[in-house]
Amino acid sequence: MAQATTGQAPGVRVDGLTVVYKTPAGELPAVRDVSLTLEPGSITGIVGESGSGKSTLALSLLNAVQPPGRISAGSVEIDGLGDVVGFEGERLRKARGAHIGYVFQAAQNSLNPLKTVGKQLLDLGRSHGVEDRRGLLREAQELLGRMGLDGARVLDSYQHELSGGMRQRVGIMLALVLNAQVVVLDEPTTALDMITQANILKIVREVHAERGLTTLVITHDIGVVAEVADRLAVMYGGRLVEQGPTRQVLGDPRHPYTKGLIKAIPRLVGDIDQARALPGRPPTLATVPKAGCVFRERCALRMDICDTDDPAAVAHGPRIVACHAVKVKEHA
Ligand SMILES: Nc1ncnc2c1ncn2[C@@H]1O[C@H](COP(=O)(O)OP(=O)(O)OP(=O)(O)O)[C@@H](O)[C@H]1O
Repeated sequence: MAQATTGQAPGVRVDGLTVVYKTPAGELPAVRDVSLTLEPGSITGIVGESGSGKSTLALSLLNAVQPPGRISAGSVEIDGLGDVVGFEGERLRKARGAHIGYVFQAAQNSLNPLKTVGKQLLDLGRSHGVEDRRGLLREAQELLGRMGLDGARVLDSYQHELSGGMRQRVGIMLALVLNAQVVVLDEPTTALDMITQANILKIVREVHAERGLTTLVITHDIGVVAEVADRLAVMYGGRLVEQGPTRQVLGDPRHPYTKGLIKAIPRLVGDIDQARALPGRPPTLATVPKAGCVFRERCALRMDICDTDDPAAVAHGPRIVACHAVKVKEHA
């Protein structure tokens, strides 16, 4: 597992974060009262089914939630920068890129099809007031080379001339080239074949360690976080239901949702016949319960209190679990 090589990386503290989207039924929370610490120099993974609020949480780290969404409560403190929730205009634009790099979903085309990668790099540099264009190109080439690509060729290429895995590496380069020390990767390997996926994860680990970054990886694929993350946070219906060191969470899951997610993966249990899909479907903004536990509809351990009271996130050593049933068991 990756370890930071420098003590320089900033930590990030998300506290009581709530993000709402305006819908015909009013403003509904996609992320509700989420608290999460990204330790300096660590890789944290956030895992959860589609619609659980992962991307919304990731965008909040850059204060980049777009209307009809907005951050309605909470803070995102980044060491050396402050609470980015209060940032706007030029200050916010500068923070993005220079402090926090964001790598878009591998499935998404975040590159401009009409400009070469090099031209886009120079645009990025210009928008951040970088005067040393040669230095910027050199740094980009070095990063691309580091990731096994011919830097000069890639900078001369258009998006359509690059494979999915190459584009994803270009995305990582663009997120890091301005020396961002906090990096958010949203589904970095979705839509890539298995070999390319493994390659990208190796690169993420190596670049993270070499540059002493603080990294957040968002994914619906537990296999991805098992590969790279030091800490793991499990998200469901806009809530973080379990957090802890990756090995502990995967080896001894406490929350019934985490247990269900792990059982549903053939790769991790080894025998494909033993994989059991979690019954039911995750909630949408409109169907997520307004009171009580968000997971109760699919939970085998459901009790009366789950219908009325939202379980608090309780720390059990390095683990944090939000479940009434786990609380009962711990205190039995
Ligand atoms: N612009 C928007 N307007 C209204 N609702 C939205 C908007 N963007 C996201 N949502 C809703 O917010 C919830 C969380 O979405 P989000 O994309 O953060 O989840 P996710 O876990 O990242 O899902 P995925 O893995 O599919 O990207 C979902 O119910 C989604 O439908």
